[in-house]
Amino acid sequence: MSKVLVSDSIDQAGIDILSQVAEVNFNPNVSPEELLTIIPDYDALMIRSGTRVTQEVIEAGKQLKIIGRAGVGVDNVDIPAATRHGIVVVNSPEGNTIAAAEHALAMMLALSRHISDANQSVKSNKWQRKLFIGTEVYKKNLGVVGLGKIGSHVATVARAMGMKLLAYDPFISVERAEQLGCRLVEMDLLLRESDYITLHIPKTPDTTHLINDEAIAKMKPTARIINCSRGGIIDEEALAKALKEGQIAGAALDVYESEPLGESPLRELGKEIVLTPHLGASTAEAQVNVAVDVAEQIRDVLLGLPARSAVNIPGLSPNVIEKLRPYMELAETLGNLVAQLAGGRIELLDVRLQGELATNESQPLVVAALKGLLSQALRERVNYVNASIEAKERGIRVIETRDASMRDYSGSLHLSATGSMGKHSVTGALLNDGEIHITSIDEFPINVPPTHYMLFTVHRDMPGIIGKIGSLLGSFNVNIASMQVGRKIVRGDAVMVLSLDDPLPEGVLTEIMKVPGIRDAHTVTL
Ligand SMILES: NC(=O)c1ccc[n+]([C@@H]2O[C@H](COP(=O)([O-])OP(=O)(O)OC[C@H]3O[C@@H](n4cnc5c(N)ncnc54)[C@H](O)[C@@H]3O)[C@@H](O)[C@H]2O)c1
Ligand SMILES: O=C(O)[C@H](O)COP(=O)(O)O
Repeated sequence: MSKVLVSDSIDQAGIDILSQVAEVNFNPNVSPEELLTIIPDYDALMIRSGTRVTQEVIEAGKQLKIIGRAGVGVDNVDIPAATRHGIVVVNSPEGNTIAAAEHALAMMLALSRHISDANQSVKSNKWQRKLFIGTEVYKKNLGVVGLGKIGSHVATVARAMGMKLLAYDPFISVERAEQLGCRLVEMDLLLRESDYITLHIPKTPDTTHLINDEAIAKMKPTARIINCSRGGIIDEEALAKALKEGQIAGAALDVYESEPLGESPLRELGKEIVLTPHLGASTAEAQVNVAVDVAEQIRDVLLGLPARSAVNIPGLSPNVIEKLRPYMELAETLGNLVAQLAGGRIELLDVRLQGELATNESQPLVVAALKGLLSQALRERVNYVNASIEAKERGIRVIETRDASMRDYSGSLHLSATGSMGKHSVTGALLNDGEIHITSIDEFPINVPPTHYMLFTVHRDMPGIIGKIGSLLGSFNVNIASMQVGRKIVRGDAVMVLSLDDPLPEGVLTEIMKVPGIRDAHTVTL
């Protein structure tokens, strides 16, 4: 039975799902040192933002197949290391969207009306009404930085509260911003015109310290900033100084450069700052959502099924998976076949997606073809996660072309591999019953389903040659299950494809090559 380690606090609903297929160990207090010693025993690791999954952890996790992040941000996971080791990383991109958006809105209102300090004051037996005069958000400019899932919900609610919206997001269209009632502007303008600024972006090299001394200098003295996205997007030292000196009016932070927040000048500030301990996703509803979403994906991957929100396998959204699932096996089989026909070291793989496969959504088929191609060398070490990286590291160039006009079958895949021993190509399609068929070899038309043991020859199309091969195999006690010949012209060159019930004994291929008229022969095991 598989073993799953849950190293952060996760809702029971997730644990229940995992327990259906695995032994689950719930250890939310595991130290980094202990994690390193116990991880070799586990097939899956389920985390939130509290566990740092470093390269060291990944290297120690010899059995790890999947890391599931019950939440959005995966910046606590070394994704490149996981990818190199073929470990799929999944998250829950939408499970806590509403929770995080509502927290940002709550922080904006709490900051405007000094809720936190006023509460403290009443609880310490005071009644200080004048001290806590607030400001309204109605008709104020809200600058939303990052108009993704959370930013969009914040914008929708803020608009309903009568705020005027500006947004900065270089990756969304003017139309999308307009739909949300936002004026899409440059960051500089957003900084200068906003009364409130709310950050909803990932932490990347581009966004680290996006809010620094220089950015703060552009803000209104009455401006307030809210960060419920990621620590490190605001330079905390610059912010603390700006608040202390009254350069801006306030800040509300849920996330920090280093968590838990240690010694910090932010703690010394008064009612101009509101601090929460990374609570954006901490609602009962969001915790059930993310736990169930991620546990289901871990369960599926442990059962050999694809995950719907893998962050290190490109393009595998749930509907794409459903559509491509039968073609993934086709691509993998053809990759494996062409690698065996080409033999030797492969330098170039040309993948042509034809007919209805000629769309951008079919990109995972290229990865599947590479997985098949590399399975000859790497066996089970290669998977959908690391196939592209492994190919790159081996210097295999991949060319991807699309040809929607090719309509022999509704969708077909043509692979051609060039390597140290020449060039070979195969085409395959799914026939109506969903069965994989090889539809050409080295551009010769054929129509055969792949089988475990196969023999491919190229020969002169002349009388007697097929019989000779049949007798030769018979003399070695190899039973032929089916045979097909493909040719372009009569008495030109032809390919012969034989499905065999038995593997070819050693030395038979050399004998086949001696048959007059045979130009080339390959055995293939699929
Ligand atoms: N505080 C919490 O507990 C909590 C909870 C959930 C999510 N988050 C964080 O909130 C952030 C937003 O999450 P989301 O689900 O909305 O993500 P999302 O991917 O839906 O949206 C992010 C948006 O940021 C934009 N963006 C990327 N780089 C940008 C840049 N340099 N400048 C401006 N915009 C840029 C993208 O185009 C995208 O529209 C993430 O950092 C996530 O980790 C925090
Ligand atoms: O990225 C996220 O989903 C949030 O930061 C939530 O983090 P948490 O799961 O540790 O609360």
